[in-house]
Amino acid sequence: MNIIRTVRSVAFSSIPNRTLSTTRSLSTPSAQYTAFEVNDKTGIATLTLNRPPVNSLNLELLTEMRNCLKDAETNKCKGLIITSSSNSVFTAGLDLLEMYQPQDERVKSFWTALQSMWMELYGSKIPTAAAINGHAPAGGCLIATACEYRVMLPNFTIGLNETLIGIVAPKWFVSAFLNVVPRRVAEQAITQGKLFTTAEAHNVGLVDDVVNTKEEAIAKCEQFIGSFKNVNPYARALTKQQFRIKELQELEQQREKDLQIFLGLIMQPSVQKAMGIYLEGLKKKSKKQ
Ligand SMILES: CCCCC/C=C\C/C=C\C/C=C/C(=O)SCCNC(=O)CCNC(=O)[C@H](O)C(C)(C)COP(=O)(O)OP(=O)(O)OC[C@H]1O[C@@H](n2cnc3c(N)ncnc32)[C@H](O)[C@@H]1OP(=O)(O)O
Repeated sequence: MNIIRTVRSVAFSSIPNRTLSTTRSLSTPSAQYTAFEVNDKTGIATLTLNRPPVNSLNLELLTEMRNCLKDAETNKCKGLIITSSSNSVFTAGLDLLEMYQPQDERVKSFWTALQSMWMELYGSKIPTAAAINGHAPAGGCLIATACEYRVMLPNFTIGLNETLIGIVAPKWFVSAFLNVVPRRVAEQAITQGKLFTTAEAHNVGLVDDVVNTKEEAIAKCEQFIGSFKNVNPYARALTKQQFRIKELQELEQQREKDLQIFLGLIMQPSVQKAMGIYLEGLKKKSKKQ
């Protein structure tokens, strides 16, 4: 892959207890919806989702996320932090327009890219952390739970709300959720399509910490990644793999079947109708604001 390296100075003087540092921006020429930077001092990479207005995950954004993750691993970064350029939305989850009245080849590529992105993030060798600085419904929650650590800003929402749209959270969405939330809480919440407030999410373990600003959230993620500084990275990666291999193998072996189930479900006229009504509701709400 053709990686452009630019060196960009970032003054951290406004942030207390931090020495001046630099970040390298590594970005592919085609990067449109993401910013990817590596802090030269800490070796930690930050992937910022930047697809206004709500960072909905379309094929291109998913592909860029995969490229960033690959860059972070190839460049032997100490860890990866995922955050958003928006002040109110981490990501609104999957781009509903990819699934509503879709084109056959595009929707297949879209779902396949989502599967790959999730497997690569969930199984990443390097420590991963989500600085959730906005709402994180459905696919947003999927990204957060694929990471090893989550910190969230107050008064936002997170959860798997698929049933409210008339769709179903696939098993692999649920499996990562179950890593952090007790089974009983998860079953009730996911069947109800419940979105947890930040405080509720913290209470059930869906997020590890709550802080007031994005800067504090990034610092918490850095602290989490830094906690592995005396741990052998190879031993760490293999240990992480032991915890996550079952879900990864399950999806890898069932990829084609998972795709066919997804297509079968979203192409049902009743599901298309429900999605259309949901989208219409979002648009009406957006116009009122
Ligand atoms: C066993 C069998 C298993 C088979 C599995 C099969 C199928 C499962 C398939 C998929 C799983 C699905 C996962 C998903 O992620 S679906 C997406 C779920 N996301 C949501 O429900 C969030 C919807 N959005 C919101 O609630 C709000 O937008 C927000 C995130 C809270 C932000 O609110 P805000 O007020 O800031 O923004 P607006 O609501 O005004 O939105 C602005 C603008 O964006 C459009 N938009 C919002 N979300 C999406 C989205 N997810 N996709 C596409 N577009 C979105 C919204 O319509 C507005 O558009 P406009 O043109 O009016 O400006």
